[in-house]
Amino acid sequence: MASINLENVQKAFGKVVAVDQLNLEIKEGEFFTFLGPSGCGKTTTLRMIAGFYYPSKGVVRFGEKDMTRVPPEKRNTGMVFQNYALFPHMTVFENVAFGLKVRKVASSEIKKRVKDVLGKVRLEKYSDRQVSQLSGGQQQRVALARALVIEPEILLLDEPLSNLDAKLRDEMRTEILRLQSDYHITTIYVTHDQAEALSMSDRIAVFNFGVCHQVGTPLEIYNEPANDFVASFIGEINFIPMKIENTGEKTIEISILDGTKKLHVNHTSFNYRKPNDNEDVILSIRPESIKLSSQRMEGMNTLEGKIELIQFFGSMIEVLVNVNGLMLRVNMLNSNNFSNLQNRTNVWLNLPEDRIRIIPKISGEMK
Ligand SMILES: Nc1ncnc2c1ncn2[C@@H]1O[C@H](COP(=O)(O)OP(=O)(O)OP(=O)(O)O)[C@@H](O)[C@H]1O
Repeated sequence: MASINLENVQKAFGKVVAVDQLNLEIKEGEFFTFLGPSGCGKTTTLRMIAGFYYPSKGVVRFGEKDMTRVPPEKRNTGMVFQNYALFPHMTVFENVAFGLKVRKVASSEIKKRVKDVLGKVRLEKYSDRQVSQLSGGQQQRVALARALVIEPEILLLDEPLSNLDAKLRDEMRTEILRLQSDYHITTIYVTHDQAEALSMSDRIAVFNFGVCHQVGTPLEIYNEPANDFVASFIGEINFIPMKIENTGEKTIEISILDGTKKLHVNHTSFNYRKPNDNEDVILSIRPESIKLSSQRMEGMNTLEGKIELIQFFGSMIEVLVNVNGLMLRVNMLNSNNFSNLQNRTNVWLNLPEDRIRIIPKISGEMK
């Protein structure tokens, strides 16, 4: 097992800077996820850790060891690729044994280790089957077994579930977490699927355009996003353009809707960071944090609006409310009494001040 440290890492392909000024510390035994949209630099970063690319600038360390220019076969990392990259004409046993043969491990030892790892991924019975005769999920297990059998210090998984259907993805998610906790191996998982990242990871790094915007636990990233890109990429969110009016010792007054409405927030709404002068900031609140009532509500942070749309999703109901032209999305659990809600009726919304986050606005375009 090893920790991984990236210091000021940059990777350029000609004029394209795929990854820039990246500083990351991945702890021993951690399940760490690189999350971001297509082309944001996740795979490039993973490949620099595997040794398939060398950084243009910066240092990669495993523990204290400088690995920046060490070739892949000397890194002791196991990698699972998006397309599995198995040898289709070989059997399951031969695929899994391949890395051990290359490392000149004795054949009795190979037999034992392959048998053990096939047991772990629940494929013992398929040892002699040709890989091309297996289902997608089974092939994924072979790819995992092949990465694990060499007993790597670090496991690298590049969108390993993207070729599987939704049900199998769920199953394999659990399987990967089970294996990771059995082996207690430092793992980096690349995905563009925020649900996968939130449900599996100890910590997540969120990337966009080659830049890492935030590193944190799933809860931190969801509840205290660093900016509007992170907030909108992970989960659903309402953005409200705003202006700071008065900053008091405990309460900050904010105006919205061209100054016609005032809201109050406290200092923790700023993720413990005061915005710089002239910094463009925006108010954000998750749809499940807004309280909705068909009865008139008075008091602080209460807004009156009209229902535009109600959508039923089984366990949850999503209500779109028009507040003087500002569309706010509210999510309610099915267990709440919503049967009296109807399109084009008036409702009252409460935005609890401790659920409001004021964050830097870095994207030109909002979701
Ligand atoms: N070998 C290469 N040569 C030139 N440009 C590259 C190369 N590899 C990646 N890039 C560019 O670097 C940027 C980051 O690519 P990368 O594959 O790391 O993104 P990603 O986040 O993994 O995307 P995806 O989820 O689509 O795999 C992209 O603009 C891509 O076009």
